[in-house]
Amino acid sequence: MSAFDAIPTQDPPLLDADALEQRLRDIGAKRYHNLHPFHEMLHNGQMNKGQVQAWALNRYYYQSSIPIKDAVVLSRFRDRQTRIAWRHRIEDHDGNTDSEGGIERWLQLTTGLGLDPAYVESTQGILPATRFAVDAYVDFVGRRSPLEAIASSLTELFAPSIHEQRIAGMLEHYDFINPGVMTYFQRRLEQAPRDANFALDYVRTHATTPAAREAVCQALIFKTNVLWVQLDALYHAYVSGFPPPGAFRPERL
Ligand SMILES: O=C(O)c1cc(C(=O)O)c2c(n1)C(=O)C(=O)c1cc(C(=O)O)[nH]c1-2
Repeated sequence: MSAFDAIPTQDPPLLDADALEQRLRDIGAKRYHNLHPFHEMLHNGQMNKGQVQAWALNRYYYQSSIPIKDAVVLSRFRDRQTRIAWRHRIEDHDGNTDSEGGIERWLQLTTGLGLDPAYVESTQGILPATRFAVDAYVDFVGRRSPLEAIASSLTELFAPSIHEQRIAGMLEHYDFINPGVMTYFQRRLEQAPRDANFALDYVRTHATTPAAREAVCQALIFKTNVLWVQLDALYHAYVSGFPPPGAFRPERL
């Protein structure tokens, strides 16, 4: 038996990568915010217009922070190829001089819901918890390893099904929602799978030690918490009816 016979024919990192992917999918199945009662109510037509306004207003802060977050992610990579692969995310949200991006599409939604765009863009009426959670996400990608920064975007693996559910559910149940104001989600149906697959391939390839794979899973758990606590805060304020001082107050609460 030569020394070469001892080399396994199956590539172990591939097996580890498959196991990692399975763990990530399990985390999503148990912790993604599609499971939150606020989303169930939103998608099943159980909210009034004021509650939908509150959701869209708060979610604007998340949307408008995503390109800032992605600029921080870019800044973590000396490797030009990774920057090239990541940078379209900024344009997807910010748009360009001659094309609209996701933030403008989100403002079409909030305007369609009757909110003044200047008020939405000011972010004055958002819940403190929204700001804390979203800022924590931006902070995370700046301070943790580049691998964890990429891994924290992996919630997008689970986004397309929630977007489909939301488009269908909100169009069916709310007379104040029409296809024109839902274009944001329609576009994400193409963008999110492409972005999520890049991030998944990246962590499969680069998380080559048990510690790195654990860090990837913890980054995804962190991000599911970022999403979940935003809905907890919305529920407390606008379903239970305890909006904190300074927060948006719909006419019909
Ligand atoms: O509607 C949703 O439930 C949802 C969730 C997520 C997510 O899982 O983080 C994103 C989005 N939408 C989204 O529209 C989006 O652009 C986005 C970017 C990112 C990210 O972490 O970089 N997540 C998400």
